[in-house]
Amino acid sequence: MEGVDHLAFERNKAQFDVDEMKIVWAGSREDFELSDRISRLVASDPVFRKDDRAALGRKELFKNTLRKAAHAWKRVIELRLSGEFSALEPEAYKLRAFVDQPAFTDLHWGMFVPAIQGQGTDEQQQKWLPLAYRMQIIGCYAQTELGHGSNVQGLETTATFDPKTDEFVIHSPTLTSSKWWPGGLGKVSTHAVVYARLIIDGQDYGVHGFIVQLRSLDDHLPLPGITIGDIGMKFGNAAYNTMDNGVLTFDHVRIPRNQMLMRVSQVTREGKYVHSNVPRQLVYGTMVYVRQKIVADASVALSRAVCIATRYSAVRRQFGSHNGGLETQVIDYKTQQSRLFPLLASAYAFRFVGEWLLWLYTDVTERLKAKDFSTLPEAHACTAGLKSLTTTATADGIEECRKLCGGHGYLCSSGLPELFAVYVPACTYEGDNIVLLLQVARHLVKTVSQLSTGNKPVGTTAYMARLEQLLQYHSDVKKAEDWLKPNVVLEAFEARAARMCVACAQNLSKFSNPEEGFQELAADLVEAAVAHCQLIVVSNVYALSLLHKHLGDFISTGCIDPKQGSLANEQLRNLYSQVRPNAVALVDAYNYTDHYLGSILGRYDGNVYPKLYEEAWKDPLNDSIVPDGFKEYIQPLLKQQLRNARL
Ligand SMILES: CC(C)(COP(=O)(O)OP(=O)(O)OC[C@H]1O[C@@H](n2cnc3c(N)ncnc32)[C@H](O)[C@@H]1OP(=O)(O)O)[C@@H](O)C(=O)NCCC(=O)NCCSC(=O)/C=C/CCCCCCCCCCCCC(=O)O
Ligand SMILES: Cc1cc2nc3c(=O)[nH]c(=O)nc-3n(C[C@H](O)[C@H](O)[C@H](O)COP(=O)(O)OP(=O)(O)OC[C@H]3O[C@@H](n4cnc5c(N)ncnc54)[C@H](O)[C@@H]3O)c2cc1C
Repeated sequence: MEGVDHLAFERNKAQFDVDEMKIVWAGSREDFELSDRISRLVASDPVFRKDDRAALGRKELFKNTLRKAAHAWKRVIELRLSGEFSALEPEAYKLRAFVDQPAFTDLHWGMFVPAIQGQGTDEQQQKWLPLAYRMQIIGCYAQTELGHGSNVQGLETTATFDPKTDEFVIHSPTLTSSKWWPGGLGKVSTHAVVYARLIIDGQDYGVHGFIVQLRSLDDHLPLPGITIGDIGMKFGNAAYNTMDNGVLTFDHVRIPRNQMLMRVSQVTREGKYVHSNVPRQLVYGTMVYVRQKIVADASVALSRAVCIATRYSAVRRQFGSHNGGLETQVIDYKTQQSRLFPLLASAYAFRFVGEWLLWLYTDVTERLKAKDFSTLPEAHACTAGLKSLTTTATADGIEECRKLCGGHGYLCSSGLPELFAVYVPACTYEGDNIVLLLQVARHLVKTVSQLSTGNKPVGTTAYMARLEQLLQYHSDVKKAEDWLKPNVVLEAFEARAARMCVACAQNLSKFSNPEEGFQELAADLVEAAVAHCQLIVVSNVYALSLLHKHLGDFISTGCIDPKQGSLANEQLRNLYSQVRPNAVALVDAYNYTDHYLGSILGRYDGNVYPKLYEEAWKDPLNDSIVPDGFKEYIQPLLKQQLRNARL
């Protein structure tokens, strides 16, 4: 019934202050109030309706996205939201709060602006950022090509310096050098940061970033030498098809020398290449920035799915009725809890590790300003590893939440299919997850190899300093509740990660060619990298569910024995019982509006069945009782079969 809270009985079970937890989840009271204000404004603004997307064709869907993005920008200005977030918070993520679907603004604010901020000189920032901030130009991040994405050093686009005209000539020498995938490129962006091989006097200096105008600011037509378009439909119906991922080729396009991003390296008027004594990897800085944002994003995406699945699991009843009484809520089944509650814990764990990663990123950014590069390897390993870990867990978690909702989870009106289709490319973009884990493995193996040189490991690898102790470690857990002690859990995870890493390093040492060994042992190295990244994220409930899931590692590395493993599982069940009365309150703390969730199963009021039934009739297929095509194709067949039967 309208207006009745069918989940009130669940909310009354909460054993904590939900309003306080809302502040914890948002990060601060100010952030809570601002996000609460925006989400309610968006929910009440008809321009931001989301329930029609499934029925729109690609062109209508895209046009609607442009309309939303423009309206969102106008609202950000009208509400004077600019600058209200922390200084580090570019406009992107305010707009994301309004538009809530992939759009060109993600790349303008999320990559084009950060690339200029991170790799542009002060003069270049003074020239280009005001244009970008006022959206007088719209930018994208054009790095990936048809032939290369993971291997950035394999990019083929060239930027050849012409000393006669003081210009770079940007060119696509091969089909595989076509820029391919950049979001916002296909139909909207006027400019791009283009990554190309810097060529001076025949010498190749590797990949650098260049600001290139793509389209006229008058008629939006591609400039001479530019061929540009959309790469076509992607996975899912609406999903990421609201984004114009594009293809771009250059036919000897000239740009002024001062449009090479020159904070890291410079080219003088005479054509001399100057590489200031900074790591060349700073050219990758934008990717590091977005990877840390993606970890925060993972907690948002996973919490949306968990919110839907938790509320629906409390509403859904199946079996268990005695003497005509109510059937059992599926959230009371231990199997449902063992699948759902670790995801609920993961959403919180990723939220908090995302805050820590933002601190790490901010710290390394400040250090770079002081030419202190000491924590750059740690920042790279942590952003790469946590981006990989959290996006894989979130993509798998959204799919698990769909399954936790049974058949109704497969309906678009559940919100889960769309959420999955929009989210899954996160395992690929900003770095394929396996490629990134191999980067972490390189960092770990290097750390182990340097232990003998007296190089004290710091940061997230500091536990490696206690290697001897960890290699002798065996858990002294005697009873289930011992697993509730944080240090007991932490030591088990440290020992597992250390032993898996040392085992890889020892096996690598058997190869005369280290690179050959690395390739041969890549699968083991990835597992060691995952163990290290999980150690970073570990928190009680999240940790024990991980320990149970990866019990084989813990037993095979000798950290714990089967009995201790079963005690951990027993403690896990006890924790599920403690979470159970608080489950609905824990997802209420995300403070998502029904509009933002876009899910009938996840409605705040739990009024699922009447709304599911009501929604079904809105489908265009129900516009007519007899569907188009029936009389044309099926009825003649039926009649013929009936005639045959009478003969
Ligand atoms: C790293 C590679 C794989 C290899 O690079 P290479 O140059 O070949 O180097 P190596 O030989 O491997 O290593 C040499 C040394 O360099 C070190 N290194 C490598 N990378 C880095 C780095 N980034 N920083 C520092 N150091 C680095 C390495 O460790 C070695 O050191 P050593 O010699 O051993 O000491 C590289 O090729 C690579 O990175 N490949 C991946 C390519 C990639 O990631 N492409 C991405 C393209 S852009 C893209 O995909 C965009 C997608 C759109 C995403 C849209 C997102 C929207 C926003 C989402 C979030 C919004 C949420 C908002 C939430 C909120 O409200 O806040
Ligand atoms: C939705 C979406 C949006 C995107 N937006 C942008 C954008 O805005 N700008 C941009 O520049 N790019 C963008 N990209 C491109 C994206 O960055 C690349 O697709 C990504 O970096 C993966 O590279 P790839 O496609 O070359 O994969 P590949 O590297 O070809 O991966 C294919 C397989 O090879 C494996 N593999 C590759 N190398 C190794 C190795 N050394 N060892 C072991 N296995 C390996 C991978 O694990 C994977 O299984 C986007 C992509 C998507 C899907």
